[in-house]
Amino acid sequence: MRDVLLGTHPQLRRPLALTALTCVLMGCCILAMQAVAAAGLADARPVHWWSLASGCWVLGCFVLIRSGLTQHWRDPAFTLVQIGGAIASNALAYVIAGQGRGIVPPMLALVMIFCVFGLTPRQIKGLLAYAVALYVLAIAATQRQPRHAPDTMLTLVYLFIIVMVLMASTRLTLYIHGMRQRLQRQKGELADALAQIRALATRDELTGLPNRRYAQEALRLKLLRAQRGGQPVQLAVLDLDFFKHINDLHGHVAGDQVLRHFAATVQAGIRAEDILARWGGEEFILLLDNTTAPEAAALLERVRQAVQAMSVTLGDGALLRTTVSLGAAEQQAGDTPQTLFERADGALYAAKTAGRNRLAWAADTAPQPSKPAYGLSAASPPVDVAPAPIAARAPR
Ligand SMILES: Nc1nc2c(ncn2[C@@H]2O[C@H](COP(=O)(O)OP(=O)(O)OP(=O)(O)O)[C@@H](O)[C@H]2O)c(=O)[nH]1
Repeated sequence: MRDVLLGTHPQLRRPLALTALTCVLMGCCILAMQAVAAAGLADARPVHWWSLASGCWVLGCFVLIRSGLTQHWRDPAFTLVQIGGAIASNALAYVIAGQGRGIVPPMLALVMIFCVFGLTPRQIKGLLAYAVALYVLAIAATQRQPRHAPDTMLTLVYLFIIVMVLMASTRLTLYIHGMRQRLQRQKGELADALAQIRALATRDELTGLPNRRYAQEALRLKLLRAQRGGQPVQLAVLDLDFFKHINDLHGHVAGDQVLRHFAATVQAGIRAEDILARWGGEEFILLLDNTTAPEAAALLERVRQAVQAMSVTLGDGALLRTTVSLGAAEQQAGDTPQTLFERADGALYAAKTAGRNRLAWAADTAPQPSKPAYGLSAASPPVDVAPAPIAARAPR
């Protein structure tokens, strides 16, 4: 029943719930007015017409929203119009309620509760002025009635109560509106803080790359996916050569600059779905899925060459060059993140001991004929132990 009334469109749920509640409250007001007429306190004929018009108004609003026609309006519940109509209906009830007028102020209080939902402070204040004007007109109309005209004292009491109801409900509505705004702002700030914490927990501050924690989780998930039928994962460990010398010769700031430059260079040479992460210090990992070992070998070789070609201009104008050694392994059946990493790390050790600035594959996964322990890539340069990174003056 609830689903039939409120519909299934999430955007309409709130306006429909609000209008359904207005229908219930208007139903209560209609019953109260009918009771007043039945007790002979008011003329029955205008009360019946008023009941019919008020009932049609709220049901019409409900049907309009439920039909989805208002779905793309700025306020699908057209709250201002609904409340404006309810206030007009209430002021009319005051005119026709005869001796039963005393029920009108509580009915008005019920209507005003809805100002809380979705109205801006300006709209709320405008509604207050509109309501006061309507009640002044209603009170003036009652004075002209031949029957049921209240005496002046009673009229003043009604006016006082109505103004009090309007003022109190406006004050309360503005207060709740302010509270909702504050809550909304705090919710936004909390979401921002959470996003920042999440970024801090998974990003390396220096290079902006995913950090080790993120990489470990990504590796675990990618291995799981591959075990469920995907292509095996290729994992490479990248380690800058003689990085300690850069720090020793040029200082940590220069070292940091090289790390950032290196990260950007490698990132620029890989696909968006590949994951380059900082594992720690000057060591990085590169996770490639949906890639065969020969494809990975070609990509890693391009990365090696890009790093070799890269130069970093230091603050004093000096040009700094460096190289990288890479160890790679392809996922094997039964591999865990630990075993796959160990094999890639073993291959990296082989690349380092073979002279650095080269790519080596773990022997069991080497994409081309490999050596017994670790297969050095055919594309690797001749063994040539590079000394400290070359630092040269930038040409002026
Ligand atoms: N500037 C800077 N240096 C770092 C950072 N993290 C680690 N290091 C330095 O990286 C250096 C790593 O040195 P080693 O492990 O000896 O490696 P290496 O000098 O690159 O030698 P090989 O790997 O054998 O070629 C150390 O001097 C660390 O202090 C960092 O965030 N910034």
